[in-house]
Amino acid sequence: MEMGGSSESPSGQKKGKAKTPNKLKESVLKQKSPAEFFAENKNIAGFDNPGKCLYTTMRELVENSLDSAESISELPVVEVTIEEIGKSKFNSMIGLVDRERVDEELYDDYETAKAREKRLAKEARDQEIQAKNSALGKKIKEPSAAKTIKGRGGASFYRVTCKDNGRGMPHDDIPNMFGRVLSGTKYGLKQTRGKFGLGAKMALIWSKMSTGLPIEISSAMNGQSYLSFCRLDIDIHRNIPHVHLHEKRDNKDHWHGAEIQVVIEGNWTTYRSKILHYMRQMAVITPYAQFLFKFVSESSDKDVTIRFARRTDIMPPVPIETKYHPSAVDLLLIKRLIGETSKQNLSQFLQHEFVNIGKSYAERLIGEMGAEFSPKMHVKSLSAPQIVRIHQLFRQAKFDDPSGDCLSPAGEYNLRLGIIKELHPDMVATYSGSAQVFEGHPVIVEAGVSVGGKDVKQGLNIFRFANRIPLLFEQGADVVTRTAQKRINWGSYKINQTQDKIGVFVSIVSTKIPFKGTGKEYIGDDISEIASAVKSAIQQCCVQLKSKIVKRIQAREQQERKRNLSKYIPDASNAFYEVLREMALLHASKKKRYEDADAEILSKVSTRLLTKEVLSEELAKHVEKVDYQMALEYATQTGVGEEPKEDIYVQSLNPKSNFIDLRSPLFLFRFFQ
Ligand SMILES: Nc1ncnc2c1ncn2[C@@H]1O[C@H](COP(=O)(O)OP(=O)(O)OP(=O)(O)O)[C@@H](O)[C@H]1O
Repeated sequence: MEMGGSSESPSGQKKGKAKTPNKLKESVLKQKSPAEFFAENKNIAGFDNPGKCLYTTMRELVENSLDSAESISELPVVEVTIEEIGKSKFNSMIGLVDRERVDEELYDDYETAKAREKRLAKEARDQEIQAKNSALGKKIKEPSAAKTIKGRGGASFYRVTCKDNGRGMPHDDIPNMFGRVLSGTKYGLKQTRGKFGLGAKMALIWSKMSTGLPIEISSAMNGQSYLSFCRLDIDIHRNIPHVHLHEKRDNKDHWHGAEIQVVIEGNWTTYRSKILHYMRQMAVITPYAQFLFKFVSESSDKDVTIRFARRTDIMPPVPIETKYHPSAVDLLLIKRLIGETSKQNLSQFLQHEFVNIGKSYAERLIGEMGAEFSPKMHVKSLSAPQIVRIHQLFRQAKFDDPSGDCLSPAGEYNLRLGIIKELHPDMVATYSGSAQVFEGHPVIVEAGVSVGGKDVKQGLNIFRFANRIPLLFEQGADVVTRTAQKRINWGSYKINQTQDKIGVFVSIVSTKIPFKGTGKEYIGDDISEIASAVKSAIQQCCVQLKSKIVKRIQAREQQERKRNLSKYIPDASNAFYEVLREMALLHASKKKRYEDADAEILSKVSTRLLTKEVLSEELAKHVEKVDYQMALEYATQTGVGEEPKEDIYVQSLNPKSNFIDLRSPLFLFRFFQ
C-alpha cells in the first residue's frame, strides 16, 4: 500500500521511510456498506465490463417485469428499448460542453508518425500476402480491425428502458426498492426469477459509476388513480436512496405496471448477439409473454426492432410461497423464525413454521428433545442450547420430502413449443421429472431433446434455464452442459454425439436455485441431487427418441429394400421378355410345343398382349404388394398402440369466443374451454 502525501502523513515523515505509520494505516478498522461492496466487486453480480453491464442491466429489468406481471397472473407485455446516446448528446444531457482535443499526444489512442508509418507498411504487406493467397485460391483470413486501433476508444452510452404491465410498486416503497442494496420483496420461499434484492440497484450503481445519472421509475398499481414517479440515485457509502424527485401524477389511462429508465455506459457492438439471444430464449421459455425489443442507434441504420408475439395464453400457475423444510434450516434461521412467529407454544411453532410436521409428529419430535421440552412450552422462552437441540434433531430426524406443488415449471408443452420454434427439429421428446430435493428445497427438472433441424450445428446445442431465466454464460462449468457432454451415452440411444444435430433444453425450477454467484449465470456441477435429476431427465427424453429413431431406421431399411427391388425391374422384365419371346418363336414355328397355360402366355407374347412394359408394370405392382404386406406384418408385430401419444393444445384464434371448431365434411367438433 502506498502512503499518502507527506502533508497528510500523521508523523510528517518522508515517503518510503515511514514503516511504522504505514503499518498503522493498514490496520485501521473500516466498514463497508453493501452498496460499496457491490460497487467494488460488481463482476460478481454480472457487471464485468461495459458490454456485459448493458446485457445484465437489460436482463435484470426484464426479469423484474416478468416476475411482476406473473405475480398478478397477468399475461406479461414487456417492452425493452436500448437507445444509443452519442458522446455529444450525452455531454449535452449532463450539461457538459463538447471539447476538441488540444494535446493529441495525451490520448491513449494517439499514434506517433513513426508508429503510423509502421502500421501502414504492415497493412500493405498483409494486403500483398492476401492478394497472393487469393490468386493461389487459398483461404483468406480477415484482418482484425480491432487490433489495429489502439486505445480504449470513446465510451458509448445507452438509455435502457423497460416497461411492463405488472403489479407496480407501492408509492412509498419505491426509493428503498431501487436505492438500497439488498432490499426486495422476493426473499420468501417462493420460485421467482429475482432473489437477492440486488439487480435493479446494480444497474443504478453502474449508472452512477459510469454516467452519474439517476434512475427514473414510473409505476402504478391496479386501480390506482395516480402514477408514482421517482427519480433517485444511491448514496453508496450509506446504502440509502438519494431521492431527487418523488411525486404522484395523474393516471388518466388507468395504467398499471412499471417503467424503469436508466442511462449507463455500455457496448452494444460486443454484446448485441448475447442480448438478442437472451431475448429470443426468454421468448422461448415464456411463450405466454409478449416482448417488444428495440435498439435505437444514433445513425438509424443499425436500428433493430424485434417483436416476439405471444404464442399461447396458457400461463404456468403462479408459484406459491411455501414454508421451510426442517432439513433446510440452520440455527440462525430457527432463531429468526422463533422471533417472527405468531405462535405461542413449541408444538404450534413446529407445525406452523415448517412443512411436513403434523401435530402428532411435532409431539414425537418434542418427546425426543428431552424432558425439559414440552409441547405447551413457550417458544420464545427457549434457551440458546435448547434451540441447538432442535437444530440437531432437525438434521437427524426423518421428514417427508418437500412437495413440488409450490413450484411452477415451464411445462412440457412450453418446452416443446420452444424447441420447435428455435430449432425446427426432425424429432423431439420432452420429459418433466417429479420433484427432487436439494438441501430441503424442492427442485423440478424438465428436459427436451431434439434431433435435426434448421441452422442447428452438429453436436450438442445446449439451452439452459433456471427459474425460467435463460442462462447464457459460463456454459462449460454448468451442470447441464457437463451432464450432456460427459454422462449421457448418446450412442446407446442411436444418437451420434458429434455428427447429429442434437438440441438439449433443460429447465430447472426451485425455491432455491444454487447459482454460483449473484450474477445468476450458471449452476455448478457439484450438487449430486441436481446432476442426477438432470441426467435422468435427459435420459428419459433419449429413451423416447430411441424408439422413434429405431422406427425411422426400420422404415428407411424397408424403403431401401423397395428401392433395391425396383431398381432391378427394367433388367428383370427385359430378361423375362427375351426368354418368353424366344419361347414364343419356337412355339409358333412348332419346333417346340407348349401346352395349356404356357401356350396361352406365349400366344399373348406373339400377339403383343404381353410386352416388356406390361411385365415391368406387373413386377412393380408385385413389389408394392410385398412391401405393403411387410409393413402390415411389422405393424401387427409391434402394435399400433405403441406409437407415443402426444397431447395437442388448441385454442381459439378469436379472443372473444371460448370455443374452437374442428370441421370436416362429415362432422364438426366444438371444444369449449
Ligand atoms: N418492474 C417492477 N415491477 C414491480 N416491482 C418491481 C419491479 N422492478 C423491481 N421491483 C421491486 O423492486 C425489488 C428490488 O428489485 P431488484 O431487481 O433489486 O431485486 P430482486 O428482483 O428482488 O432480486 P435480484 O437481485 O435477484 O434480481 C423487487 O423485489 C420488486 O419488489
